Amino acid sequence: MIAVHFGAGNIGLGFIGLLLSESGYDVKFVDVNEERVALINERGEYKVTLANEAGEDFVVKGVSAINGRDEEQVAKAIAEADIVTTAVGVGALPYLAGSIAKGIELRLQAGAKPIPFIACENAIGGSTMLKGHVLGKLSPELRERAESVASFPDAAVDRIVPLQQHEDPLQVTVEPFCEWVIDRSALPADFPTMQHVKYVDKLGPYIERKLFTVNTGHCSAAYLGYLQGYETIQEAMQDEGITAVLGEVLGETGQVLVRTHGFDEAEHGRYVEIIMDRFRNPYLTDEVVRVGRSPIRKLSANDRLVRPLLLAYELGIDTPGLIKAIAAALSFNFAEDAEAVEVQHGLTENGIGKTITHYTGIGEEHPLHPAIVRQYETLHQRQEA
Ligand SMILES: NC(=O)c1ccc[n+]([C@@H]2O[C@H](COP(=O)([O-])OP(=O)(O)OC[C@H]3O[C@@H](n4cnc5c(N)ncnc54)[C@H](O)[C@@H]3O)[C@@H](O)[C@H]2O)c1
Ligand SMILES: O=P(O)(O)OC[C@@H](O)[C@@H](O)[C@H](O)[C@H](O)CO
Repeated sequence: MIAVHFGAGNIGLGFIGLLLSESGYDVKFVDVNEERVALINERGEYKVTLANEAGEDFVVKGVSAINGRDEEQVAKAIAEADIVTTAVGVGALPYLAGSIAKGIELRLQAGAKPIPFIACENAIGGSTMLKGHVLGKLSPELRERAESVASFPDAAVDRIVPLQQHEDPLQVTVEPFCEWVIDRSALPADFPTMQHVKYVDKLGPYIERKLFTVNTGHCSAAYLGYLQGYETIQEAMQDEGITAVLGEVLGETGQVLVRTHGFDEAEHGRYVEIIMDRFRNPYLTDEVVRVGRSPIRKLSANDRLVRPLLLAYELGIDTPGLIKAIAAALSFNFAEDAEAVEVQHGLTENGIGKTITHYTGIGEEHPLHPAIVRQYETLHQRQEA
């Protein structure tokens, strides 16, 4: 069986590639990093190390790679694949659409069986977004027939994989925990079950639980930690002021999740505790600037900060913690992050009120808007003092 996986980065190598290989797939990575592609082809294997006391190693064998800019080769690989997955970042999904559409066209010509295309990104409806980009590249006639060879099940993926510090550019250290949840209703009939994957009939509750707990908590620790001058999540988690805000934030998103999806409160409390322990993992060095990366994406209306904030508002839940996290996100002035630079420019040019509306979609008339402005101003008065 052949898997084509877009993105030979941290999650691609350290999570999805590893699990696909354990389920019997030969993994063909597609990446735009030419050096990485060449090295994977030269070696045909790479090492994954667990971030725990034992530090166990897994060697993933039988791997190869294709340059993502070679659309013809990528399409040919897709024509022969049994599954296609991605972990490139949600913003890069449009750039995969051309070669995927060509691969679908080849499958249609060959009368090939249907296969799933699964976006393993941190977003609600990632595969559905990919589907939209791909269908946009097909003619109306092919678009109608595409469903006979391709389906796009949404998924939630969870494993903390920090920026790597190994001499070997292909070695990845990953946390031991991992969770890959796939919407089974969109899988082709008789699709072989993969090891370590949880199949569900409705993905909504799982992706929201993951995004609004792991990722909301993670970016809150990152933005608050950055403001305090910490370099890693592990350092930020030692700060009682930060963990107190994290407690507020995850209490608020927890109430939203319990009330919206009916999760058991006590069980959700245990889920949160496990996540806090994962953030503290002393065998990981996870930089706050990685976790806080792309603040425009993280501040957008459907993502980990604003969506739970607005859901909480509708449910009448107070959100002092989420408001602190959003004010900290707006203050993330890391000069090497293009989105952070853009937000800071917006603040200088247009002021806090308009900047909030521009990036979060929360209008000045919304009762939460002045609360975010006040929190942002308090934060900056405190910093200047
Ligand atoms: N690292 C984590 O802890 C983690 C956990 C769960 C989910 N995710 C999600 O997984 C995705 C990838 O994150 P990551 O941490 O592995 O990032 P990464 O930067 O380590 O890897 C992304 C890879 O995609 C490649 N890429 C970018 N554009 C491409 C294109 N057009 N075609 C082919 N390859 C392309 C890059 O060269 C890079 O190798 C993101 O959506 C992220 O939110 C990350
Ligand atoms: O990948 P992002 O930028 O959406 O979020 C940064 C981290 O929170 C994220 O990568 C986590 O490590 C991961 O989602 C854990 O499963």
